[in-house]
Amino acid sequence: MTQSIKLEDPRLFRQHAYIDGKWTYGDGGRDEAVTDPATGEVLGHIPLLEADQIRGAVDAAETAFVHWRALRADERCERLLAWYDLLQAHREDLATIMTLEQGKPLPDARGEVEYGASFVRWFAEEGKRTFGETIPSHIPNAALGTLKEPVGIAALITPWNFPLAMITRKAAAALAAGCTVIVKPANETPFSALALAELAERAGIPAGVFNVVLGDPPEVSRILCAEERVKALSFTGSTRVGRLLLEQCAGTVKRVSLELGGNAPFIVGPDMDPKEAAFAAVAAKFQTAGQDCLAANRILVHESIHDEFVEHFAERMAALTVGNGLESEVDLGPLIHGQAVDKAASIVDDALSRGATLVAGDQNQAPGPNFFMPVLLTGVTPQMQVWREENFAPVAGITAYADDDQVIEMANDTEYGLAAYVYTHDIRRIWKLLRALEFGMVSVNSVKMTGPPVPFGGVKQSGLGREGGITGIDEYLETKYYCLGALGSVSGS
Ligand SMILES: NC(=O)c1ccc[n+]([C@@H]2O[C@H](COP(=O)([O-])OP(=O)(O)OC[C@H]3O[C@@H](n4cnc5c(N)ncnc54)[C@H](O)[C@@H]3O)[C@@H](O)[C@H]2O)c1
Ligand SMILES: N[C@@H](CC=O)C(=O)O
Repeated sequence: MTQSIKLEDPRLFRQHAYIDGKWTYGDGGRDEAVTDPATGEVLGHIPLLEADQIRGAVDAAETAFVHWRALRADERCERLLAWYDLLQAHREDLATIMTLEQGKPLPDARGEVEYGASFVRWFAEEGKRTFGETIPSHIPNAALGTLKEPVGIAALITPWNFPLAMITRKAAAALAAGCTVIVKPANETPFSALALAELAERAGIPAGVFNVVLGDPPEVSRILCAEERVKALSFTGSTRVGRLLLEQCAGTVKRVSLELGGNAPFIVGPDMDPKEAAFAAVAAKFQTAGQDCLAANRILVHESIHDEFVEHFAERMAALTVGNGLESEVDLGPLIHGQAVDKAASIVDDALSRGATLVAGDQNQAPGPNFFMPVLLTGVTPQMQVWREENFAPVAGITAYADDDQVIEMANDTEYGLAAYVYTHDIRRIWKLLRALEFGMVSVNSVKMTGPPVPFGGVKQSGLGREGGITGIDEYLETKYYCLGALGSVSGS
């Protein structure tokens, strides 16, 4: 049965791809159902495009690039600000679409719309500051400098856990730089991307500048990666798929930006109030039901406060409500699909078989097949999957440590390097950990760390490049050096 979706503006719910300013069916007649993970009901269908249609999107982006790059930066800024205003005006509908397709609680979905829109405003302004340099010349009678130019068409491939913000953080930067984009959202959450396209059109972003393609993910990605005319690939998703796409881009030597998985340590120092730290750890672990690249995956607590910390953590965790994200008072929605539930269960089983203790988490209480009740494990060790893998589920694992050197070694014992949390008020310990932790982002005494002004990204196998901040736009810019020679006598050359 198809669930009826009630929106203030029903035109925001689109079930077609968006290419060259047109809503498009699949030429081969293939389509795919999109379901609400909370209820299993079908929300709608998306077309699976054929290879020629994906290439058609590249044609459209190529043609549109000529005019879009030629606009002045302030003209592109105005269109992006109009898009921002529309995202704000339709916040409630966008949040409803997101909760239906992704499952996150409505207040979190509203927060993501706000968060996603904030990147559009940020990059609208940053586009006006893509300054080149003047270079003191070593060549007689010459003037040297650099210009910043858009790289060209950018393919943006995004995940289902943040269906809107992961697109705007890329697209706004690319569009502000003067690039045109082809977005391939996750098939689980296409409707947020299509609503973004509808609003981009209303904002006066010309046909071909912002395209959304849908299809079989490996097929679509392979075409976009192999296309010589696509100059940049920006991918957010798992490290496994990121590696694959990096290889696929080698043939055309593309600019590649990767925002991949995380396995964040959450370190609690001996000086911390165990209750305060435990409450913060619960907030850092269970956002988006644990399906967050920043989720506190490995909670490392000084042995002197470990037991008290565990008690407070369990108490706070027990107060979390699991249910349909459309209902009020829900803290955790469903996982995205049945495989995610199976993976969570197998990670818990693996930990228990290797000696972890189950403190809380009874799956008999789950309100539906895609739901997973929060789990607390203690005695977690580096041999367990819950330590080694990004569990992407509401499964919290706690480990005790003895001193700073040991916790640094434990925290860095992962192929991932996205984000780390440190909770302590000891300034020497803070500085030592900050310098020693092999992560792209370290947040001290704060669960919240993201937002438009910050350079978001990881080291090691968590990615390449940074999004947001004053450098995020550089992922979509080339530096062109110029030498103006034979100028006659140039003062200062
Ligand atoms: N670092 C960050 O900023 C960040 C942000 C959000 C999510 N993530 C990561 O994303 C992952 C969860 O998202 P996911 O499950 O959607 O990731 P995923 O890698 O499975 O999918 C991401 C995108 O790639 C596509 N895809 C899937 N398989 C593919 C294949 N074989 N070939 C080509 N494309 C393919 C998907 O359709 C989707 O659009 C987690 O690892 C999470 O940490 C990272
Ligand atoms: N919370 C992250 C998304 C990771 O999954 C962000 O802010 O980008």
